[in-house]
Amino acid sequence: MKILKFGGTSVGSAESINALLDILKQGYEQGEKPIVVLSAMSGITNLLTKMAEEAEQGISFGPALKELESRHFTVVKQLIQIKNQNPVFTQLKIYLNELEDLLQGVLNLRELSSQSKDLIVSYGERCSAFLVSKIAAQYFPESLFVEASSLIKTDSNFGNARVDLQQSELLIRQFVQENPGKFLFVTGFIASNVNGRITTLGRGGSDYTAAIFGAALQAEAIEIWTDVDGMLTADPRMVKKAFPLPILSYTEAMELSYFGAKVIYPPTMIPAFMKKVPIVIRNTFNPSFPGTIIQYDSGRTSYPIKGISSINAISVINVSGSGMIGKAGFSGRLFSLLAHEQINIVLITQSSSEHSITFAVHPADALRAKHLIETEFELELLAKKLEPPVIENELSVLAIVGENMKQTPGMSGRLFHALGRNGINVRAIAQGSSEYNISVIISQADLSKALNAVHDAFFTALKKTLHVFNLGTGNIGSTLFRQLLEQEAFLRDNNDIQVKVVGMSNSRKMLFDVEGISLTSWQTELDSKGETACLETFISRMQQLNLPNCIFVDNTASEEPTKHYLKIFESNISVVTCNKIANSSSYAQYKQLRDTARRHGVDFFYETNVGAGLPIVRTLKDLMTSGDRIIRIEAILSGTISYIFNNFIGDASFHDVVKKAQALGYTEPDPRDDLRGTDFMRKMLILARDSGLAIEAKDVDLGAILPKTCLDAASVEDFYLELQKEAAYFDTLKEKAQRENRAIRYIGKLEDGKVSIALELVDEKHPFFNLSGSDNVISFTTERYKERPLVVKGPGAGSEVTAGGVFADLMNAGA
Ligand SMILES: NC(=O)c1ccc[n+]([C@@H]2O[C@H](COP(=O)([O-])OP(=O)(O)OC[C@H]3O[C@@H](n4cnc5c(N)ncnc54)[C@H](O)[C@@H]3O)[C@@H](O)[C@H]2O)c1
Ligand SMILES: N[C@@H](CCO)C(=O)O
Ligand code: NA
Repeated sequence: MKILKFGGTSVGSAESINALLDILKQGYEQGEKPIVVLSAMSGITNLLTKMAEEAEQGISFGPALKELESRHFTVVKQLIQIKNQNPVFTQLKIYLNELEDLLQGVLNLRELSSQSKDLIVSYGERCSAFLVSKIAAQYFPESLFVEASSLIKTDSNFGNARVDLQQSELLIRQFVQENPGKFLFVTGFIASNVNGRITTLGRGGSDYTAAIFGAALQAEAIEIWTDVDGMLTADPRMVKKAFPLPILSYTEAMELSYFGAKVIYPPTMIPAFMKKVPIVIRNTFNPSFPGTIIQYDSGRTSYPIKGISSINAISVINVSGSGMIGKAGFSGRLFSLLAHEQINIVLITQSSSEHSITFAVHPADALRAKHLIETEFELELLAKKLEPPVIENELSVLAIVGENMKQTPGMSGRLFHALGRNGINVRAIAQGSSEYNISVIISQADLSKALNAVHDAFFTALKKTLHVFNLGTGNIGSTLFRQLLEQEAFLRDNNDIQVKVVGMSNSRKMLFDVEGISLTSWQTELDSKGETACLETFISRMQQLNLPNCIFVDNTASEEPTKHYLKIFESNISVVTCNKIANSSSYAQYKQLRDTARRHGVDFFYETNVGAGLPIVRTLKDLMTSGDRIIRIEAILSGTISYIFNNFIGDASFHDVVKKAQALGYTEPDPRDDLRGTDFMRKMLILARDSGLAIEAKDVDLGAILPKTCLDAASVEDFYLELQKEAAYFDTLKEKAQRENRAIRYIGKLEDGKVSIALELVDEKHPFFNLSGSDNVISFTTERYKERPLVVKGPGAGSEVTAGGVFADLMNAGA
């Protein structure tokens, strides 16, 4: 035997009643005749309450009564065959006339007792259960309408009556025995006292009716049919990835529903809990979905916790002072005071120093609680044994819930890692020794970010979603987008990671989409839907969205964005960049960036600042952190210049080779940055700083490649013209090299705290003689690599290798 309870939305209209009938018919074909408990049609209980309260004020209830009639009569017309309608209309009319008389009485007397209110409200369930039983009778002739008020007995606490479970269960069993083979349609919510007066069961009353029937008959299950798929892992309004839980224990369900999962009201489950009758949450409008089973034991699922609950708005009160230390009974006094005044305490923490107690209350109670404490502890406050209580507002509670946590170490670690990694400050923590709930208090502004980060940490098959804000959609930016798109499936299947580019901007346009901008059509979308670019707005939008696992990527060559890095770190967002400007301006800034990133626990990754995707920055960092010491660095770090001298042979003209290097994507957006040595200088400066030297750009001894006229060219166009004019200068250099069988190399050195870059002719014995394409090469001579240096060599410019390096940094920043 099963109990099926249908809530207001399931009996709210002809369509939903049809859905309900389909569910019953399916069971009926298999010989099932469950007991069906019904709520009032959606909205009717509120309407009845309003009518009663208004009648007491002298306000006419006529129009509302008409509305009530029409809601029910419409369903009769739609779902009952014409020939059967009359008796149904007649009974409904009887109910409505009784109701009218009652309301008229209230109106005349201008008096509404809670007893009359219960009676008035009871018509909601009586009308709906009667109506559904008559509709059902057309398919199931043994249908019987049951007014449960005669079976559930309570005290006389109208509005929220206490049930006499023993007597009620006895009456229910008797009734069912006396009506064998019947298909029962039972009113939810209503009961009666010893004198037979109608009472109601308070919040969640129809669930309670179902639970009482389930317990009385030791039902196989109680199914609560509603309009959602079950209890969810988290609040779906904030967590898009929330999903229905297959199985929960009663305790877990209590914990989760307490924090806002409004599917059932936990106290109603107690009778079922005591008899170990499982409760199943089902969706009337998605009946093939199995829903959530709430049973005695927790049951194993593939996740370490069952759900994340949250309370959006909470206030915290902190009581501290020396007067509390070692003083037994202080907290007793404090909390009985609050309990006496009906102030509900949501969470309590006290440190073992006993110097302070922090507790959370609903914001509406906070001020009252503070005043109560101030009055009660007036003497202690005067004697300065206690500090005045402090209220903090705009806070939220987030809790992870699950009975299996207690056998699983590392759960709180995972929780706090997800929060810390996203810069979410934890204000207070509570974990009961039962270990099935760990609660934290955080700022309300962080709740959505925290819920998503924690949900990712515990639930998603995907370990996480990285949210990327990308600046620069040129060579490198656009190549990165293509690589991300091509790698999407691999990342999902092998790394459990999803990368969403949620913001992008170039110097003209910017675009945002929290669901991720399509990396197939970003170009057209940016052009057609993009707003006019504004860096300030781009960054403040990123801060406001406050998304978890958020990374800012700078793929520009501009100074502007670098001015915002500090602010970005301060918002707990990591930065990945191929832009060298931030690291190569003043040493003070270089230092401040690192200090700020470290303080906020976020990453600053810039592998592509030196040698594009080649592992140079990382290698140097590993050497330094593992205690090696740099003796000497020798390097070719301009891909452009390397390419030029590798191809400036035979008949080739210098001008043409430079043009080619630019066309191949090796040069900076402005190729003069490469040929003047600025770009190389920046890289040497970054390496020198990363190896521990506090030096400035002016300290680098930068040798020139170009004659003065080219160095001074005012525009890129002029520059190319000058290169053509100076052809003879470059050809002389080329011929000298060829004559001596040597190669032209632009080589950077770092030794004894000095950095220099100079043009050299090297012979075939020199380790840098054999290079091709845009090759970079770097040789580290260190304490550990003294006899033979550690060498990294390979293509050090180009959009594929650079975007690839940015991509790898992105993955590390998201790790
Ligand atoms: N090409 C390489 O091999 C290589 C290697 C390593 C590093 N890098 C670095 O990559 C970066 C980008 O190079 P690229 O070749 O892609 O340049 P690019 O000129 O093709 O693209 C630059 C992009 O940045 C945008 N931009 C510039 N200023 C902006 C601002 N203030 N706000 C928003 N967007 C802005 C531009 O609109 C453009 O979309 C440079 O810093 C360069 O040093 C390049
Ligand atoms: N323009 C740069 C790109 C790599 O940083 C070069 O030629 O080396
Ligand atoms: Na690199």
